Amino acid sequence: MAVWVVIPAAGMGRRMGSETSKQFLQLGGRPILAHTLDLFERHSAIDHLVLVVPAREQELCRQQVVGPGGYRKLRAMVDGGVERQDSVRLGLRACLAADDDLVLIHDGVRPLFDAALIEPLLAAARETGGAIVGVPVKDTVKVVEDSLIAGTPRRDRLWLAQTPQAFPFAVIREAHERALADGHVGTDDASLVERLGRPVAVVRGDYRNIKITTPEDLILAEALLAAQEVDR
Ligand SMILES: Nc1ccn([C@@H]2O[C@H](COP(=O)(O)OP(=O)(O)OP(=O)(O)O)[C@@H](O)[C@H]2O)c(=O)n1
Ligand SMILES: C[C@](O)(CO)[C@H](O)COP(=O)(O)O
Repeated sequence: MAVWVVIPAAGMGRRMGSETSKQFLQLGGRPILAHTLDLFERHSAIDHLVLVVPAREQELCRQQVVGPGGYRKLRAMVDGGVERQDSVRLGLRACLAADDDLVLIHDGVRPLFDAALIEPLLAAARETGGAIVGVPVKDTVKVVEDSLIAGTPRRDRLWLAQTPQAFPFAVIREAHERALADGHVGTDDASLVERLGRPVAVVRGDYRNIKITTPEDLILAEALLAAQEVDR
């Protein structure tokens, strides 16, 4: 059974507000996306990588990310779609995977994921039929309507979904193709599997696995990366 990784990195980074898409911005002197690819290229449990990038930035990606590193496991680099979900689906279609191969889906802009969680995540995905990395919510969450609090959900059951999210290939392919057919758009891959009535496990992750979304996330990521280097 092989393990594939699909890396959606085809977003525009509107909330970052930079000219270059944020996955190509520098973190510790290298593109964010190169850090993310390294995590999986270096891990012995991973066999194949599929990268999804904006059509207009394929050449930039080849020159600045893929070219210098020369990723041995990279099987395909495909154009992304309008939404993250479209990009993941296009990445899945490029996987030459068997039905029971596992596929990890990981945001290109989460370069600080702790790769030690890959094995427990794969084990949970094999056992349950799907698993994601997540962390318990630390703040109190409010439901707000028209600037008024409409509810305060109990925090003890609330978790933040991160990536990677791992599934057997047949399951995640069906979940994505069904969502497309139904015109359903979800904000993560697990939610598409959940709507098929299938169980998805959560493996407790790490608060440092941030999604670099806004300019202050980049400052935080630089600090977290520097701390990682001191730890080594
Ligand atoms: N059409 C899209 C949108 C997002 N992504 C990827 O999905 C991940 C998470 O998305 P997000 O952080 O929201 O990135 P952007 O869509 O780029 O950001 P924004 O919403 O601010 O434009 C990123 O690696 C991003 O490149 C993608 O592959 N294709
Ligand atoms: C998949 C994800 O990273 C889990 O937290 C997140 O849902 C992506 O959301 P975005 O709004 O597309 O960044």
